[in-house]
Amino acid sequence: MEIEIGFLGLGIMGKAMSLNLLRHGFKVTVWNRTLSKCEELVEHGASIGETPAAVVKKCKYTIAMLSNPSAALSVVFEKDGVLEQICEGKGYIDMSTVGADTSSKISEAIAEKGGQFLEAPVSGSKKPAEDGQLVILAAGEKVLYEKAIPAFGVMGKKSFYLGQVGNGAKMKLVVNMVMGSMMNAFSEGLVLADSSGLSQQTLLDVLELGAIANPMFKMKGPTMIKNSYPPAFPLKHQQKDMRLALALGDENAVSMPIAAAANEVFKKARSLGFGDQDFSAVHEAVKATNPST
Ligand SMILES: NC(=O)C1=CN([C@@H]2O[C@H](COP(=O)(O)OP(=O)(O)OC[C@H]3O[C@@H](n4cnc5c(N)ncnc54)[C@H](OP(=O)(O)O)[C@@H]3O)[C@@H](O)[C@H]2O)C=CC1
Ligand SMILES: O=CC(=O)O
Repeated sequence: MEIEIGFLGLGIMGKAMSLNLLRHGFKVTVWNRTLSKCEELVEHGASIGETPAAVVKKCKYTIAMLSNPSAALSVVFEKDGVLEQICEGKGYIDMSTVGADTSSKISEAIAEKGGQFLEAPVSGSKKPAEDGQLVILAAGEKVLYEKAIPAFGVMGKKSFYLGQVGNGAKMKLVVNMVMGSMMNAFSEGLVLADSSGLSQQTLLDVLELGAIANPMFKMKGPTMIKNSYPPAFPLKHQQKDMRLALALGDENAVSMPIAAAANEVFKKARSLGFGDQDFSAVHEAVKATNPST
């Protein structure tokens, strides 16, 4: 993408992704609902757009990275939204994690205005976003995908083109359903080790050397055993992904008792006030059901 890129949503992920674009020489115009969050990006060379519509008016391509389906829809459909300025020759790339239905609604509305749409949710958290190491799961207009490759190359280590709109959203939800279930099993393992008189650190060392070693256990384990959950992937977003993945299972008559149980524990963690902490704070809900730990 040789032309100015718009970026809507400067949360944990959007900030890191837009900073990467700026660092690699892209011209970027940013917008965030809480406009003050744009200031740090301006220090790194970004311009500010006052509304999503103003960003789309200025930029040929606009990327969004928003919290959930209702945020993704409101930025497109509400007053001063993307739809007011999208038109032939412009592209909109939504990288938020949403369901296929949300993506399709946005895609259809943008196509009606003559614009192009790509969904491109990502796998990878705060650190991969900062390091330009995301895995990008794109689907929609192939022509727009090809135009986006230079920007995707800066934000990610690998991009997949998955075909029609909805396939990117579904792939992301399947991945995060597995991740949320794994996190619950991991937390139960830590609690079981502790309750049965084993060292949790030794459990981490054993897991790291065996067939189920993985970056998530390695990164989150040491902080979990210290009851510390600095937010990289907020728990409220992981629970949203479990909810959306379970809805996808519902649509396809796929029974997912493990994911359903994991979702209940994430809900419990939210009710205990851990929604804005990292999703590894589900450990607090697991511990709460095992009060001797
Ligand atoms: N964090 C992670 O590890 C990963 C997250 N994701 C997904 O990426 C997306 C963003 O995640 P993350 O950056 O962590 O989330 P954050 O909660 O840090 O940021 C959310 C962003 O959405 C904006 N927003 C929320 N509601 C609205 C609304 N109604 N209208 C307009 N803007 C709104 C927020 O604006 P404001 O600043 O004003 O609140 C903020 O810019 C989510 O879909 C998440 O599931 C995907 C992979 C990894
Ligand atoms: O969606 C979260 C992630 O780590 O990927």
